[in-house]
Order: sequence, then structure tokens, then C-alpha cells
Amino acid sequence: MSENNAKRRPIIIGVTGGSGSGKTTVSRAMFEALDGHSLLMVEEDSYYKNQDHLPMEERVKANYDHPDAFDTDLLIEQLQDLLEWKTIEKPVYDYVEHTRSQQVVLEEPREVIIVEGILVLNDPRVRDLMDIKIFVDTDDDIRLLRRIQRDMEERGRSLESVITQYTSTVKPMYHQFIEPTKRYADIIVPEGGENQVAIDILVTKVRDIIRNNQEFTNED
Ligand SMILES: Nc1ncnc2c1ncn2[C@@H]1O[C@H](COP(=O)(O)OP(=O)(O)O)[C@@H](O)[C@H]1O
Ligand SMILES: Nc1ccn([C@@H]2O[C@H](COP(=O)(O)O)[C@@H](O)[C@H]2O)c(=O)n1
Repeated sequence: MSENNAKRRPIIIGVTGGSGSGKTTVSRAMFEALDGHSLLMVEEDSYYKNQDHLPMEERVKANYDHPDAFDTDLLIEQLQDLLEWKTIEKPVYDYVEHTRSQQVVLEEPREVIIVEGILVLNDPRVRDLMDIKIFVDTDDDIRLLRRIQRDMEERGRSLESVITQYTSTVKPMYHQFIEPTKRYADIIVPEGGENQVAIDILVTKVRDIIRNNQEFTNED
């Protein structure tokens, strides 16, 4: 892609970090602060592979923190469509059934796209589509506590299942695949959503890129 074309396409911001680090909170804070611009949130979780063909006992045991759990090719295809201002059919994921739902959501392309998920900086093809890369950095113990609460309240899990999954896959995969992607981040945000200084800096940078895009387009 030439530099000129790159200036005219939507902006993609990648937000990653461990489960419970505050990725969604940071993304939403940016979303709200960028009110007035056209924005779209793309959650990597929507791209978990379909597991309809597997019995529930197999689905429960799957490793959801390994890169192979995601249909990254579909994520890339849909991000490329958005970059070309095309509408996508975003999959919908069901955490209780551990598989994709039958539905899709039609998402129109927008000026700013926030791509959020545990492994969005893992694949170089996804990284290469991003204008800004953010890693939300929160200690393991805090993330575990948040996850216990969230999974029991919102994802229909028992305490025992959260602890078993955390020790068998979530924690080891974090250290093997997620934490190493910190090196690709432009900005590391400690403590996520409560870090207002980091949010303000990020929003200023995004506005700067949007303004440059507009000035460039007006010059044409
Ligand atoms: N800096 C923070 N301080 C306190 N609680 C936070 C902070 N950031 C996020 N949380 C809370 O932690 C939980 C997990 O945050 P979330 O943004 O959903 O994480 P992730 O998307 O990385 O899994 C949520 O209940 C959220 O309100
Ligand atoms: N069926 C599934 C699918 C995913 N998970 C867990 O979700 C985590 C990612 O979501 P966050 O909002 O926490 O970033 C990931 O760590 C998976 O273990 C799951 O438990 N079940």
C-alpha cells in the first residue's frame, strides 16, 4: 500500500493485554473520549473458531488462550474489508456454549477501528494493519481476581472451573504468547482503565492522525 493510500484509510488501533487486564475498559474509555468521530469496536473474541461439531465436554476442555483457538484469517480478511470501506458480517461468540452463535452482526466501516483482544499483537499480519498498538499491563493476581468475578457473574462459570482453567491454560499461555507481544506495543498502559493520563495521550494522538488524514484528503 502506498503512503498516500495509507493516509486515506480508516485508522486501526490494537489494544491487547492479559485476560482481565483492562483492555475493554481502556477501549471503551477511548471510544467515549473520541465521541464525535465515527468509531467501531472489533473484539478478537468474536473470531474464536466455531466448535459446533464438538460435544460440550470437549469444548469445555479446549485451550482458549492459544493462537490456534482463533480464526485469525477471518479477522484479517474482515479488517482488510473495513480498510477498503466495506461492510463486514462480524461473528458473534457465545461463552456459555463455547462456540459461535448462528448470528452475525453487520458492521459498517468507520473512521477509527479499535481491535481488542488477548492475541491481537501476536500475528504479524494483524500488527501490520495497525496504526497504534497498545498493551494494557496488569499484574497476574489482580487479573485472576477480576476474572473470577467476571466469569462467575457474566460467563456462567463455577469458581472451580475458573481456577482449573486459569492454572492449566490461561496463565501459561499468557506467559508464552501474550506477555511477549508487549515488545510490539507503541504504548504500555499500566493499570488499564483508571489511567486517565494514558487515555488522554492516546486520544490526542488519534485526533492528530484523523486531522492529518483530513488535511491530506482536502489537498487532493
Ligand atoms: N484500572 C482498573 N481498576 C479497577 N478495576 C478495573 C480497572 N480496569 C478494569 N477494571 C475492572 O476489571 C474488570 C476487567 O476489565 P476488562 O476491561 O473487562 O478487562 P479485559 O477486557 O482485559 O478482560 C472489569 O470489571 C473492569 O471494570
Ligand atoms: N469459550 C471460551 C472462550 C474464551 N474464554 C476466555 O476468554 C478470555 C479472553 O477474553 P477477555 O475478555 O478475558 O480478554 C481468554 O483468556 C479465554 O480463556 C473462555 O474462558 N471460554
